[in-house]
Amino acid sequence: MLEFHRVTKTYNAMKVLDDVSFTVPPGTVTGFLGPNGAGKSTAMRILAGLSRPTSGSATVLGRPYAELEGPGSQVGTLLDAGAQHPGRSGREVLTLGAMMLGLPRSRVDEVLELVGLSGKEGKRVVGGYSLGMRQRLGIAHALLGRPKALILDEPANGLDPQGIRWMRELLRGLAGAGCAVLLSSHLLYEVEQVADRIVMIGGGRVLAQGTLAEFGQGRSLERTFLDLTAQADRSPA
Ligand SMILES: Nc1ncnc2c1ncn2[C@@H]1O[C@H](COP(=O)(O)OP(=O)(O)OP(=O)(O)O)[C@@H](O)[C@H]1O
Repeated sequence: MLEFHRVTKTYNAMKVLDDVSFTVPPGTVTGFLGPNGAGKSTAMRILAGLSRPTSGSATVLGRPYAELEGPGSQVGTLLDAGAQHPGRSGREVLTLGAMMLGLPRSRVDEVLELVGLSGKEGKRVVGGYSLGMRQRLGIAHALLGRPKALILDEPANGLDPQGIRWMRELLRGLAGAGCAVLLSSHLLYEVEQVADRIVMIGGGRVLAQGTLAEFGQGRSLERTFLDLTAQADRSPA
């Protein structure tokens, strides 16, 4: 379970998140939607222990990230696919990650296989990777420790149609095995295919949340998204 309880985050007197509460139950994919600048990445960084809330709490499996024992085997994160060292090969990046988590090298081979980067692709330096390959490597890194929760910030960016389908099946499989998956994306059609639940934020506030069926009430997610964000733009802050 991933949980936000009344999280507010202020930067330079600006409320980037304003009293945000929601949960990501185990066994679900929760689509995290919102326009540019809505506060999605800020919320995910707080959950992953990279930033502190000004007030409220964000917890992973019942605890703040900083208090998790062996966080790498509890929660996997993909927050910035461009963050990997460009001079290392994909295999080296994952081998270092596996060493940090105390995992055998065989796990590196497994995740390389899982994300379709085994063989010569894994031996190439990351600086030469396409965006889609960097996303696959980031997902492999997030999965190394077989985490029970995943925080993925726009993992489908740069993936081709086969890659998007692959990721959809991967995330459904992980949720089916009990993982709590939080997935931010601007690809609304894709979110509609993969998510069980939706949380939508705008201007740092939760605009709506619920199951996919409750959320759209028979309308497309895109239509609901456009209506809710337009309403939020019109409401006074
Ligand atoms: N470290 C920071 N210092 C100051 N302001 C910040 C910082 N990080 C984010 N912000 C501001 O917080 C707001 C929300 O940004 P955030 O990146 O969380 O939005 P987002 O929903 O992820 O957007 P996008 O869809 O464009 O990725 C923006 O106005 C951004 O400028």
